[in-house]
Amino acid sequence: MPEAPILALPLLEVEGLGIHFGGLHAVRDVTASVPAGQITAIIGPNGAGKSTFFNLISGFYQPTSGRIRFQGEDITRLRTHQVVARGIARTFQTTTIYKELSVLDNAMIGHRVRTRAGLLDALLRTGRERRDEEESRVGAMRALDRVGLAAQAGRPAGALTQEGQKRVGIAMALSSDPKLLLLDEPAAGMNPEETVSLMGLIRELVSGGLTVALVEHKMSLVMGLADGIVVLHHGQKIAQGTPGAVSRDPAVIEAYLGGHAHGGQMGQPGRAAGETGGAHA
Ligand SMILES: Nc1ncnc2c1ncn2[C@@H]1O[C@H](COP(=O)(O)OP(=O)(O)OP(=O)(O)O)[C@@H](O)[C@H]1O
Repeated sequence: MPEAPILALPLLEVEGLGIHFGGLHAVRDVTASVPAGQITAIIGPNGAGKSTFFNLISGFYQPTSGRIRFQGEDITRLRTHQVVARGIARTFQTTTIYKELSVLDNAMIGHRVRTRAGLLDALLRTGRERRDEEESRVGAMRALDRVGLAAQAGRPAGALTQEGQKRVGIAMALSSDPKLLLLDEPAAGMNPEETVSLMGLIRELVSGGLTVALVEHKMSLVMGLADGIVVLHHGQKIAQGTPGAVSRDPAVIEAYLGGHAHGGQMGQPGRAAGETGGAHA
């Protein structure tokens, strides 16, 4: 049966995007899009270029070729804080929360990236700095509310469960009120129950109007959550489509089975999707 076409307009578009480190093309000539109001998963075997792709979109790396457009605007050469100000925020693969600080302080740090006061303002406690601090507090509380942590705002972040700490990381990104949230391996280190709960949170955020792109190895999460999937392999895009279409794509199956025939976290996309047809035989 043909797959339903993806009709949503692209929020983010990349065209011919690439970066090389010396002779290694970590991302090569990738043209792909992230539709507004949807969940797009970026998958691929280890070293496929997924994190590098996120680093390019979020301005951590400058591409050596290609273009990035966000809401129709060319953001290819913008620096990280300018990208955040346009409405793209990200979380990181490894937890980067400050465990000894309160949950609220962590979320406020996320917000400060967007506020205007510089270091000098902060040191001199100027009026602008005080206004910014208040603004950060309000933005941070709103973000904590969105991830269900408002009641825990005063607790040290390190006292929260693993999943709670993941939510703090997401609140840090949300506090800048992004339109596009990039989640780098959100389910890493989480048990199946926590993973299901996190999937519920991501769905809620998207029903509230957010667009999400995520890099994830756990196929149960990807197949159960994503509206669309982009598959990278050796830095190149080898497929983009619905979970069903991608899991049946011979190039995708080959990419996974080629280097991962003996299992591992990624496994076989089709099987993880619960498909029973003989497409992978
Ligand atoms: N700053 C860098 N300098 C040199 N090489 C890099 C740099 N960043 C990434 N690479 C290389 O680019 C390739 C892609 O790495 P990347 O981390 O993007 O892959 P990935 O798909 O996210 O992998 P994983 O699933 O293992 O996290 C790898 O070969 C990696 O070693």
